[in-house]
Amino acid sequence: MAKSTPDFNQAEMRVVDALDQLEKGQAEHLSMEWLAAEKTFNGERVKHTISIFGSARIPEPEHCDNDDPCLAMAKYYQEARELSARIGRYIEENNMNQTRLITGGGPGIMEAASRGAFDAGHHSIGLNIVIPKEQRLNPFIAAKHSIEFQYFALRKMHFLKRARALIVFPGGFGTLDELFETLTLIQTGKMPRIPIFVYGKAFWDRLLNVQHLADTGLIDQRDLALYHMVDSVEEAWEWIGPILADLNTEYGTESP
Ligand SMILES: Nc1ncnc2c1ncn2[C@@H]1O[C@H](COP(=O)(O)O)[C@@H](O)[C@H]1O
Repeated sequence: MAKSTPDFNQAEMRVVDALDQLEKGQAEHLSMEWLAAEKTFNGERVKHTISIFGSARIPEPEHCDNDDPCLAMAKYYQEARELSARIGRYIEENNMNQTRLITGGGPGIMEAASRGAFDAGHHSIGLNIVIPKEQRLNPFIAAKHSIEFQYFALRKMHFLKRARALIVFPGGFGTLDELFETLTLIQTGKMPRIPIFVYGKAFWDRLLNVQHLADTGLIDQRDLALYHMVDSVEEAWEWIGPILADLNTEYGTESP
C-alpha cells in the first residue's frame, strides 16, 4: 500500500499546533534572557569581544591520570591559557575598556581562556549555560561577569553580536556546533565576516576533510577561506595582535 503523503494543510496545522504549545511564558523568558545579557554587556560598556570556543572536557595536564589522550589534549589547555593571557594583557595595557575576551564560562578550554585573562588582570565575561552535566562557572570569572543562559541559541547570538574575532580550540559537539553555526551565518550573509582562527592543526586535520565539501560542490572553494588554521600561540598572536591593534586605533581612545 502506498504511503500517504501529508498534504500542505496538515503540515501547516502542525506548525500552528507547535506555536500554540510555545507558552507565552516561554516567549517572555526568551526575550528576558536576551535583554538580561544586553544589560550586562552594556553595563560593562563592552562593545567588542574576542570569543574563545573549545572543549568543556580538556583539563590542565596536572589533572590527567597520565593517560595518553588526556595529556595530548591538555597541551591545548596550556596554550589557550597562554594565548588568552596575551590577549588580556594587550587589552589592559592599552586601556581598551570596550574590548573583552568572552568564553562559555565553563570548565576545560573555557576555564583555560578565562584563567589566562585572569592571569593578565583582565576580567573576561562568561556566557554560562544551564545544562545537566559539566555545568559550573569556572573560578576565573567574577559572578558579576557571568551571564547565565537557558537557551543555547540566544547564547550563541550573544557570542557573535560583538565579536571581532573568534578562536576555536579543539572540542566536541558543542564546539563544532559553535564553529559551524558561525561559518553558516557568514556564508549565508546573516552576519558580517569576522576572522575565525581554528587552533590545533593535528586535531582539526584528523577530524575534518573540508576540501571534500568543496570537491563535491557542497560548499564553494572560496568558503574554505572563511577560517584560518593556526598551530601555536605565536602564530595565533601574529593574527590576533594586529586585530587588537586596529581596534585600539579605531576605538581605544573613545570614552566608554
Ligand atoms: N559545561 C559547559 N559550560 C559552558 N559552556 C559549555 C559547556 N559545555 C559545552 N559548552 C559550550 O560548548 C562548547 C564546548 O562543548 P564541547 O562539546 O565540550 O566541545 C563551549 O565552547 C561552550 O560554549
